[in-house]
Amino acid sequence: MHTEILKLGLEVINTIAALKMLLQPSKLAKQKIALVPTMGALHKGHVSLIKIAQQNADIVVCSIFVNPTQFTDPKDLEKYPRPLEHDIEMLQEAGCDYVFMPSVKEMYPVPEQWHIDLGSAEFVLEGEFRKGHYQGVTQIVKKLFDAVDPDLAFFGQKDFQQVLMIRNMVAYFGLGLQIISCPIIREEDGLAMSSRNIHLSAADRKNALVLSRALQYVTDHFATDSIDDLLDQAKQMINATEGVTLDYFTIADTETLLPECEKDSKQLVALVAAKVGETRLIDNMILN
Ligand SMILES: Nc1ncnc2c1ncn2[C@@H]1O[C@H](COP(=O)(O)OP(=O)(O)OP(=O)(O)O)[C@@H](O)[C@H]1O
Ligand SMILES: CC(C)(CO)[C@@H](O)C(=O)[O-]
Ligand code: BAL
Repeated sequence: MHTEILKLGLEVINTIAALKMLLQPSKLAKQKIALVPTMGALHKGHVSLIKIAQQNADIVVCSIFVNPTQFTDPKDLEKYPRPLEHDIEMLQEAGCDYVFMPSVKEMYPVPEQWHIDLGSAEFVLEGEFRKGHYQGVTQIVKKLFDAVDPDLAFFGQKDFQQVLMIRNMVAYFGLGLQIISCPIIREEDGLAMSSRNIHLSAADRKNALVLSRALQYVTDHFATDSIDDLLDQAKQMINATEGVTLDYFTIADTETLLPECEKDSKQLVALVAAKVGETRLIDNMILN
């Protein structure tokens, strides 16, 4: 048995064959199919993606798959949260149509090589600190696109560089689907929601706030202060916070992700990554 219909209509699917079979009538009826790829441990950020997908498509498929090929730290993979029952309840409540939860064997039946040209932005920021990460991300997202054949796919702006890399992968293969970037959902105090927040101790949780505060400082002072001053101030705020180790804080061009020293007509984004206690978090804000 590869599918299970649960109350409130959510259907849980574990194989690509079952998924294709179930989606076939929708495809024949020319319904718009949306995919929301996730690694589970769902929170309100994920639910917001499902809701935006529902507004833009007839059928919404959410995938939950903790993809081994994008993890560069085996401990990070091992401790990645997997609260499956909670996730299914959240998807039922959100009115999602299908959840695709394949095994590793289903997605990677045989060992395979994957390397595609994602452009120079692959190697900066997350790509520098998690070498090979975006090869793994694009490898699994291409497999998910092949399995679902969606008209649209929804991703969070929280993983800013990821959206760019996925757009580059779509261009590389000439895929005819739309990639939609959705706003970052935050806790009331500003912390970006993230599955990894669950690992934060009470002290880490308080210290983690400096990331969104530093980004907000840069946003609030962007019109008046120089980029150098903004970066100095933001880095000082973060470095002065106990238990927080900065990987990067940068103001970059939204297209190339290269650092920018001047404010000109380009769109700029402030991006941060830091370890808070043992937990590595990322966040960003678009500046103009
Ligand atoms: N706070 C958020 N607001 C909006 N979208 C989000 C948020 N957090 C994650 N997403 C998006 O949800 C999708 C699935 O992400 P994922 O399952 O890795 O969750 P996550 O919270 O980013 O976990 P992680 O701890 O791995 O960063 C991605 O497109 C991601 O950008
Ligand atoms: C897009 C994704 C589901 C691919 O594994 C993952 O990188 C994520 O959750 O952002
Ligand atoms: N949302 C990003 C997935 C990862 O950290 O691997």
